[in-house]
Amino acid sequence: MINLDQVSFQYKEMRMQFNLHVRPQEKMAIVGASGAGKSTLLNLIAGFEQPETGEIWLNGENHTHSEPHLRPVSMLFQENNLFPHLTAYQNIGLGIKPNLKLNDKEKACIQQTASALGLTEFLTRKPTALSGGQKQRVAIARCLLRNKPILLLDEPFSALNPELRLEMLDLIIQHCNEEKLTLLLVTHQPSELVGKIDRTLVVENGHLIYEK
Ligand SMILES: Nc1ncnc2c1ncn2[C@@H]1O[C@H](COP(=O)(O)OP(=O)(O)OP(=O)(O)O)[C@@H](O)[C@H]1O
Repeated sequence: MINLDQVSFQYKEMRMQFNLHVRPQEKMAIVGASGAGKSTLLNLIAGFEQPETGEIWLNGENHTHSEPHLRPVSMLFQENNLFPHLTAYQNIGLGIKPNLKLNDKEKACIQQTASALGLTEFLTRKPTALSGGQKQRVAIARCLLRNKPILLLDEPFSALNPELRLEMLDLIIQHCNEEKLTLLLVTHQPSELVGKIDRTLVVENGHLIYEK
């Protein structure tokens, strides 16, 4: 499902090289020290960074040079996930249709996902009137509704309290199972994922080490 073959990338003196093979529907945690290259790895897969050499294959197609919106990928960034001039409802709706011309079924889908994420009462608010955790859940909702086969989540729970983190994690895992998605999730708290994911990848100084 995800194949990175000798993908290299350089930020100043830091040289990164990634070889990665992820099977369809696999759920993987990505861990590593700050600055190790975790976000860069996700950005390369999503197309927000371009590799210097190597190939990126997603869902059986060569996406090494394709635009982010053409890739079978939905990505949650560490920050700046929401459009400030749009309400929570509209921000979520963008996951379904960028022009927000939503039909009744799609509107019901937004309500249902918002309810599962505890966001129903916040849907009319703009991001400035939401807490960090609420904003993060709006961004998660939009990602889930995009319904792309590969889900990339960069520290999706950093603004949430421990109880909510576990609730959101279970919801995401359930969603991935139901929709048969492949998941890469960057976390600084891998202990939370024990028993819920298939494998853990360690990123160390721009390279991948498979933990198990
Ligand atoms: N736009 C950029 N310009 C220059 N250097 C960058 C840029 N983005 C990242 N880097 C550098 O690349 C390296 C890897 O960064 P990256 O964000 O991938 O790390 P990370 O493992 O996700 O870290 P964290 O856990 O702190 O989010 C770091 O040394 C960082 O300083």
